[in-house]
Amino acid sequence: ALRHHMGWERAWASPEPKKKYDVIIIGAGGHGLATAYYLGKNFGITNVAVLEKGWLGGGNTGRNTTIIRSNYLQDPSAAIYEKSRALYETLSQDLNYNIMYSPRGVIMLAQTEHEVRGYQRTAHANALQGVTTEFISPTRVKEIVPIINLDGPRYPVLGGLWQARGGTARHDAVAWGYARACSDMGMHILQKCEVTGITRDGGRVTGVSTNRGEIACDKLGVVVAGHSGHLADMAGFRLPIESVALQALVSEPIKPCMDCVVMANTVHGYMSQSDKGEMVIGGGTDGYNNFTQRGSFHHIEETVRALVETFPMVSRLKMLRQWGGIVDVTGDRSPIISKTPVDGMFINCGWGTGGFKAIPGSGWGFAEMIAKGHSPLTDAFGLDRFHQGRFIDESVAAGVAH
Ligand SMILES: Cc1cc2nc3c(=O)[nH]c(=O)nc-3n(C[C@H](O)[C@H](O)[C@H](O)COP(=O)(O)OP(=O)(O)OC[C@H]3O[C@@H](n4cnc5c(N)ncnc54)[C@H](O)[C@@H]3O)c2cc1C
Ligand SMILES: CSCC(=O)[O-]
Repeated sequence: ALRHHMGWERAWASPEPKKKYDVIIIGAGGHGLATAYYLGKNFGITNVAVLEKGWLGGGNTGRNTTIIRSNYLQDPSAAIYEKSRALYETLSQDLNYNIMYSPRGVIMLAQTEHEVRGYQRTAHANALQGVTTEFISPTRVKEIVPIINLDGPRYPVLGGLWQARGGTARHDAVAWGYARACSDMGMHILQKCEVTGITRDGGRVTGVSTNRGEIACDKLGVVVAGHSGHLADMAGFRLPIESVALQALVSEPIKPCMDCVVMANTVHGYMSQSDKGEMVIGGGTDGYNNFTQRGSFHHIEETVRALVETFPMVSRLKMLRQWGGIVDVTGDRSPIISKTPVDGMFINCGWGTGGFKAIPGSGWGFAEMIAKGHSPLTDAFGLDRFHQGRFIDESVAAGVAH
């Protein structure tokens, strides 16, 4: 009543499910919501439902450390990540929702000769791909990050791969902005609607079974990250991915001390400072497959120990909270955006530890694949690459130790 009296409206509707939609997207994370948005915006397909077992944005999209960059090595990767980074630049205007994109710059530290050569190679590849990065000296790293210790006894800083237009965004706002835009186009976002089965007629998808009843569709897009294996199993096929927890933690808020993002991949740690002043810190994935979404104490010790040589100030931080998300990791650290063995069913997964930065580009390309059967932005990431041995190896650029 107060909401109505004050003229406040909910940002998105919460309708009852219809019996049938043209397209169902399973998973109201960033990738699923962006896919629905670009189906409407780019192809006029709006008879769409996005089904979410929990609350929208409650998966990895609401649990990540928000790093955005496009400094990958392979041409297909550079294309989709740079498309995504470019869409992030104007996403607030596009959605009329402040997603707080902050192109504060991202450095991937080179702390071994291997990383020096690897990042110099990437900088040359990026120059050919139209992605603006450069390999910078230790002196330049220190100018950009004054709190850094260049002369660590184990891993001195030998340089870094710098992307000035990389940065961060507010992860919740990305999900909320896309959700509101989808709802404004008349799409149905059905939260607390868990898919428990995928129905087929011969080799073709016909709909889904959910805890809120049977819902039919002509086309189905599965975008459920760490749960992709479960959904594929419902449709009778398997995926070459492993699901594992990736953890992160934040410190108490402190005075501004770091205005870019730094990733120290050799020691398995990365850090940025949030607008509230918290140091946002992440490490490697758990060493075993699991479906947990909480933090574990040893990760605090491991990640802080990894960073303290390069950032001594970390040793004096008080940590505020920690958490985890279930990431879906492929063998070549590249996504799977693909048709499936079931006609009319498509899957978008395998983003692993690095899919937040890809949300707009992935949604753009996956929407085109669902609408037209293929997309130049995503065709290279088909499931068939694993049969063909055509890997898109991004184990260096993925950054996080897996
Ligand atoms: C700790 C951490 C830090 C990270 N840091 C970064 C970073 O700095 N930069 C970066 O680029 N990436 C980062 N990532 C990775 C990034 O968060 C993910 O790749 C990305 O958010 C995946 O988005 P998504 O929409 O595919 O998945 P999600 O946001 O996980 O959405 C999938 C949704 O599907 C729903 N679902 C699952 N099963 C069902 C079902 N049966 N029925 C209905 N709904 C279902 C889930 O509830 C979930 O909401 C990080 C991840 C973690 C966990
Ligand atoms: C969690 S790792 C962040 C990234 O991929 O840039």
